[in-house]
Amino acid sequence: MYDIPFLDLPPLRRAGGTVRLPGSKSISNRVLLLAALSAGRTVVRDLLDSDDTRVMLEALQTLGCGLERLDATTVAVTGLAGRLPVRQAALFLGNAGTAMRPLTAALALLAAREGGHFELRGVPRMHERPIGDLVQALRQLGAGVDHLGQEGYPPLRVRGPAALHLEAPIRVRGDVSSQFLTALLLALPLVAQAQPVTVEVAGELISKPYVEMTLKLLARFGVAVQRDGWRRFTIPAGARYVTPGEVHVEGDASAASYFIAAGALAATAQPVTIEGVGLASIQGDVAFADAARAMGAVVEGEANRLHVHRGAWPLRALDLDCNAIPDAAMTLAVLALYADGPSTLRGIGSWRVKETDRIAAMAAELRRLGATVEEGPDWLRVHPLPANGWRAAALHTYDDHRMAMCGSLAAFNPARQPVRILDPRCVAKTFPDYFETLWQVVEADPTDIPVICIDGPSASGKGTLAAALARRLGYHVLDSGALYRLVGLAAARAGVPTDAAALQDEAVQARLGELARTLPARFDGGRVWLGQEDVTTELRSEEAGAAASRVSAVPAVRAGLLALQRAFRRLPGLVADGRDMGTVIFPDAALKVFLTASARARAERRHEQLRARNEHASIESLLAELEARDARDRARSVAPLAAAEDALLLDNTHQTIEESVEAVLGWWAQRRPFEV
Ligand SMILES: O=C(O)C1=C[C@@H](OP(=O)(O)O)[C@@H](O)[C@H](O)C1
Ligand SMILES: C=C(OP(=O)(O)O)C(=O)O
Repeated sequence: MYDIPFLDLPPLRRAGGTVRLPGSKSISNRVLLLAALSAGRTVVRDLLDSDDTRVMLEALQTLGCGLERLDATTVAVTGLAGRLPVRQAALFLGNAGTAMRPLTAALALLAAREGGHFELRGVPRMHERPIGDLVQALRQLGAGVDHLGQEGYPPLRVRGPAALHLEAPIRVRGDVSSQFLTALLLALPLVAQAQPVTVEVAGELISKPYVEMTLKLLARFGVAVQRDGWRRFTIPAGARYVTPGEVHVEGDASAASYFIAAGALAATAQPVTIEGVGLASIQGDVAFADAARAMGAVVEGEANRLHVHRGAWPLRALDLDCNAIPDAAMTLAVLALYADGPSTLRGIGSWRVKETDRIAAMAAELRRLGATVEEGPDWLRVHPLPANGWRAAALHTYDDHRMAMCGSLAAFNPARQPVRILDPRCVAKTFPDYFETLWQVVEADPTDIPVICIDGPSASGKGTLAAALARRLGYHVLDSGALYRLVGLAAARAGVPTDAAALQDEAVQARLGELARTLPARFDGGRVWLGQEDVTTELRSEEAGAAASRVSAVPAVRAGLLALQRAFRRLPGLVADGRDMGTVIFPDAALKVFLTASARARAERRHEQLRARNEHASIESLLAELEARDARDRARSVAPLAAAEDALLLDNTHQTIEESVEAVLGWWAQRRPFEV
């Protein structure tokens, strides 16, 4: 997950390959609640691990449910069997509609029967998302529900005991959110014992497939709801939740829309294959595939998998009622930028009360990209962007995961403009690793992938600066010094001598070159691997440093490492530290920094580092060594240490690391095309 202020996407050229989707948010939270209300143990597999499911799990735990995490995506839930072991709790439900609405209904009915006092809150935006229609319905039943803030919105208090009136049909409005009806359908089986309970929907029900999903999952837990179209739903008398024992959560169909879109935009050689969701899905958002087909994409489906190719190009404009696919419809708004005429999305009034006002937000951000957009109370019309109309935009995301994921699709623009996604962490609501997953199936031209080079002498703090910059920008990091150390180590392992005399021998040079070319180097979460061996600690030794310095003077070694180093230039970008990053390895880098500090300052830092490791050397001897090393590095015939002509000089003798990072980020900002 990218927990950084912004993430820049280089222009993307191609899509292809296979993605496996995280579990469906809507299924995950329904199944967790159903398992919690049932008796016995339910093992939930392929559960989504995200902010929305985390708040649900925390709430269930607070309520006394037994939860056992078997692995990252498997949780065993021991249900409450319709009881309330905890009678008082304050629950924080983030911005998860699928937690706030169903838990309100379930707790209101349980508290009415058993007594209790519960408060349900969320993030500020959750307190602007309507829940009044559900509260009205629960009050009709006789349940105690109070608004703690603004009437009609969370936070709420539910309290009991209270006498429930279950005889008359309960009316609930269905035209603001289908989650109110879903919440009642999930909660009412708890109290439909002596008599059936009927819910009647007032107003046109929106987002119908989500109610269909609710009914299917209720059936999996033993409750067969009788229905009369979309108007009347009856929970039979004596309803009782029975766990199926084990449930597999499908991949998220709304999340699939971004990858279907990527395929529609740029899968020309091989398809984008999406695993985990397909024709057998119970999620309405798989119908996004039909909308993508209507725009020209080639989508082939199997039960649990989709394959997507680019078909018609440009895409065909669309005029569609999106009421049944409210979440995936946002993806169509971005695809419309690539169409052959204006596209109109209708029936999307519910967008206004979701994570943000999505009609206003989408219109504003597509305009930022250069597009002409018209909007109405429940519709949006997007005009396509000509190739020369695209602007490099920093897209605001409004703490809305879908704004961020949709925004990423603008990176396929034919103008080859990069796209900045502000606050990319918001994807954590439903898809924490969205961007990492995107990199698996998209490609940029290597020259479009930005590189920042940090070159400089020993102990200037290059590694620390490079790592800090990479963290801030979400970029990869290339510690080229470690590669030379690894070659030294690989030589020692292979019995190839690296003393001064041996290095004169052409056969030794050739063997070292070969070792470098085929070096099995791997960097992973701060650890360095040589093949199967974690050599992180060994690499830091003075001995490894000395060997690195010797082998790095061998031209065949430098040539051997060239391709390996360039292969680090991967999406979304790279910070490379070394001595010849800007001069030899990445001459086209977008920013080159030559980092120096006085020899004395560097000797003092090295002294400090050694002391921290309980190793000792005098400052004077370290100073002499550093000066000798500098002279050797500057004088060597291959890739001598020198600042690239277009490098910016940064002397950090009197700077803290934070000051150096800010200085480089300042330069970087000046070189980026985004309008701020
Ligand atoms: O029941 C559900 O799981 C959902 C229903 C839909 O909401 P509305 O019914 O408010 O449109 C959808 O947008 C939301 O992401 C999930
Ligand atoms: C509307 C959404 O979420 P919620 O479940 O919070 O309503 C969404 O995921 O797009």
